[in-house]
Amino acid sequence: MGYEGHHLSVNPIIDFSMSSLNPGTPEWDAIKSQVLKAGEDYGCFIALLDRLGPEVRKGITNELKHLFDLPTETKMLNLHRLPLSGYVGQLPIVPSYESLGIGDPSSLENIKSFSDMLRPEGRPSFSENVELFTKPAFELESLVKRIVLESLGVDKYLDELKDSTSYNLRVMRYEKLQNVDTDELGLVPHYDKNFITILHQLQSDGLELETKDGEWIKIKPSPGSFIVLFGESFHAWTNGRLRPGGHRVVMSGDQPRYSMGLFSDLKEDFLVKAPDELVDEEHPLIFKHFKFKELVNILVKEVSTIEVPQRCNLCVDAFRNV
Ligand SMILES: O=C(O)CCC(=O)C(=O)O
Ligand SMILES: [Fe+2]
Repeated sequence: MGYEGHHLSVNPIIDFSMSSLNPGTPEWDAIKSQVLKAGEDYGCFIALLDRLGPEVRKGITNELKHLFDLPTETKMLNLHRLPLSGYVGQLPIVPSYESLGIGDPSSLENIKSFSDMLRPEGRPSFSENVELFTKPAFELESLVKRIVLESLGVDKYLDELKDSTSYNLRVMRYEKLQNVDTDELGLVPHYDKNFITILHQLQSDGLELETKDGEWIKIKPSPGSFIVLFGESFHAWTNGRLRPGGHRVVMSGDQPRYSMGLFSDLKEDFLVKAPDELVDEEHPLIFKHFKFKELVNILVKEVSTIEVPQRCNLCVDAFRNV
């Protein structure tokens, strides 16, 4: 099976590497309009940040190899209060995909206790390496959220959103099931259900972003690039101003693929609802309010009943204000 992906010249790449990115400066304003445009057109973009050198990426990859090589029964100890947020594996809809989740990774203690639970003998290099990703990812997530809210003129909700966020760090491994020469769908086309995901692909490529016209753009891994995806909850909260970023993973070659992502999800009691400022005659309310968990439950139903790899639906459609 072939999966056509193109390298378009209009790739949404935004340079965040300049040292003086301060609100009110011309650089800040330029980034603001690029982020909003990418959000409206793609629901995602690639952020260039000179933060992860080749040695760091090698170190992180080794840690992920060690982790995923643990027996499945051990990995299954990784539980989370929400479904699909702890260990995920052996799902017929994504048979080559496996992932683990670390709740609230802003605390180094949480990363350590995740690691110690799976490896009671201890593995200090795990949290040291993982933090090299989470630090810049947290900074970027907070910057992007601020930029989006400022651009839409609703930055007064920034603190409320910050307080309502629950972070989950996910690490992923994909192992091809078929032969070396065939491209294989590692993760079916989908939208993330949350607000913002900050992804990083380690050695192998495979991530593809969907354009408005339904074309796929292949994203090459690079030391300094983080992929920023807007999820269905953010799409609804912005009353449709931001698209949800469609994406998938296509694997080629015979090596396992490793990636990781910081997912900014929503706390249990938070009602996702567009602020009044974003609703008017020209922009009627698209979605009724819902809780993040309700979207996750719709997804769970879908992934546990579908027996073959196929596209996931836009779960937030269930809350359309018709
Ligand atoms: O592995 C990747 O690059 C993408 C992962 C992803 O899309 C997800 O976990 O939702
Ligand atoms: Fe995703």
